[in-house]
Amino acid sequence: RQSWGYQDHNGPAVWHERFPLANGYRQSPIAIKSREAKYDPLLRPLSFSYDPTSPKVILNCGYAFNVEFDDTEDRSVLRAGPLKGSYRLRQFHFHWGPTDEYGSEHTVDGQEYAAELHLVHWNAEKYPSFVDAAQQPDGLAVVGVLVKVGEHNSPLQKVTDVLDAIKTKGSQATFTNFDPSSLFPGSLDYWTYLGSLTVPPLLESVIWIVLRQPVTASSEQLAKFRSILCSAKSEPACHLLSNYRPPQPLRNRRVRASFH
Ligand SMILES: COc1cccc(N2C=Cc3cc(S(N)(=O)=O)sc3S2(=O)=O)c1
Ligand SMILES: [Zn+2]
Repeated sequence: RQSWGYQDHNGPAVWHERFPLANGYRQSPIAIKSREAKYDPLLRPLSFSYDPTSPKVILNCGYAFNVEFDDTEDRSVLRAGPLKGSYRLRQFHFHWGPTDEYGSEHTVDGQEYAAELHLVHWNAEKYPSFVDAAQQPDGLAVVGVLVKVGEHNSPLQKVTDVLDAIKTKGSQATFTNFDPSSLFPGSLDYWTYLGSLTVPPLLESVIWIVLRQPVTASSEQLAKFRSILCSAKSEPACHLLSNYRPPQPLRNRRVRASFH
């Protein structure tokens, strides 16, 4: 069976054919309109504690590359912000486009960014497994960091340097001794809203936390993302030039801001 992807025949415009949640009421990403976000004084600052030895592998899953963490205990967790309890870091990955002009999933006041980092956490306090949490309205918390083209990003180089080792879909390499908070911007101001996975099965189980301040990456680093293949070793090569889902209808949702 042809699985989903980001090309015309299997991309976001046709995901609804096999994943009906695509037309759901709390889909992600969204176009954030900063003037319509309401400051909420009850929102607390984000509190994260990431163990740099908890990342284990980096793998090419054909639609992105994921740095996967040991989430069998509370080693890397996110707390506070809009969250109740602590959420365990499971993986991080990026979305990007065919040029430096666009490729982020969330947009801000109509501005598209070159890429977007997602750190996926799950509510291990409340749910027995990730897959269970992924089925619950408060099961997942994803921190989104917007990436604009500009200065070289030296923590990111640790990730881009290993992409040649995971060129083809299904390949993986050891990846550890890395603190993902090194990829955060200086300010942890954020917008938050209730949404979904932005990839099939598009489950509506994500509390989204999108940081207001983008980080930069150089054009060469962004080009490195586009060098990985969505094809397996045995298949004709196809470069993963784009893997972002465009913004989805806000419907009956409010975006809250942690800042004035
Ligand atoms: C059963 O839930 C499933 C099933 C299959 C895959 C995944 N995942 C892989 C990708 C992925 C992408 C996410 S994004 N772009 O919304 O941040 S979240 C996420 S995942 O949950 O780690 C989860
Ligand atoms: Zn993502």
